[in-house]
Amino acid sequence: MPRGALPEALPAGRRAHLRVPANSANLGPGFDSLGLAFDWFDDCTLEVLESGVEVEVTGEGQRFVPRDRSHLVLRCLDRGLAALGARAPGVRLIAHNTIPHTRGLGSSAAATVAGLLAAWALARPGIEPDRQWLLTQSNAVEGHPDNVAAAIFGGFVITWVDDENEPGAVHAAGAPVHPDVRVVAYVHPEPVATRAARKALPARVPHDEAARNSGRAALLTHAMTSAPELLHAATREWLHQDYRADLMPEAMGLVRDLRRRGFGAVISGAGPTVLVLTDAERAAELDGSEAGDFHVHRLGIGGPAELLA
Ligand SMILES: Nc1ncnc2c1ncn2[C@@H]1O[C@H](COP(=O)(O)OP(=O)(O)O)[C@@H](O)[C@H]1O
Ligand SMILES: N[C@@H](CCOP(=O)(O)O)C(=O)O
Repeated sequence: MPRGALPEALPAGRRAHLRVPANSANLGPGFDSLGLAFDWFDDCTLEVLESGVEVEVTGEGQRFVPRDRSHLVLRCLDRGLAALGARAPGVRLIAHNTIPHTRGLGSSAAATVAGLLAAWALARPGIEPDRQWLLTQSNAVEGHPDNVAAAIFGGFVITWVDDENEPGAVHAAGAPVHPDVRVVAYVHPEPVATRAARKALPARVPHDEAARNSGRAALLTHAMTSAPELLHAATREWLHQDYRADLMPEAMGLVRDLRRRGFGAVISGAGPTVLVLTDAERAAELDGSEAGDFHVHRLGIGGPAELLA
């Protein structure tokens, strides 16, 4: 938009209906860089109104999320519209949420991507969403690209942030998941806020641990795409889980038990959900008796955030 130009007020009645997948960040050694999308979606419809704000929420978070423009989806809608030189004088949001909040399954990334994708659809109707634009905008909101990239592109993603020629520019590359990879999520009943979990991390880590971690992150890309039998070794990490263990003792207990049994168990995102990445044969051994208070979900790999209408 030219400097000084007023944002274009969008016409009342313009609508966007979309869905965005749940996702898991880190996957063990890929702290702040690897992400995986699941076939588990939040669904939203946004409509431009002449004035006012109407928010209707069912499902996860319905008792807690704000009903005004501070709602995360609407904040991201407004941010996206401003970046595209538009504004919605009024707005209606109808959200049906199935992704649990503050469990490490990327609910905030999904909400962020939903608001930005809706902004694109409302300001650029009929034009294919620019997913690199979505990635740049949503990374600026979330502060790390792993979850948002999985939500935007679907599948397994490897992200990085340039620090050389274009410092701060965020990128993502997708890699095909081997068809034998199986995912089991153990969702803990209690929340852990990502913001609190990030505060538990140290500013520096020992060089030998960073070196070991980078080897496993490289192995994980190979295991996910070509060699699921290596997922146990490939999910070992040194950068975040132990530092956060006091915030999620039961989840770390389950990770350790499952790892002793040879499963690729990790904390999903900032926790406290536990994720097992394994192959089809070993997944059959997980009969739920290991789950305790956790809710077990067998998940397929999910596609990208998409406009439904
Ligand atoms: N669908 C949603 N609608 C509105 N706010 C949401 C939604 N999903 C997440 N949030 C906000 O994000 C917070 C959870 O974010 P975070 O701590 O990063 O956990 P998560 O691992 O679930 O992303 C919620 O407490 C809520 O404030
Ligand atoms: N890399 C981030 C991922 C946070 O994911 P979330 O789903 O828990 O928000 C971190 O580990 O802090």
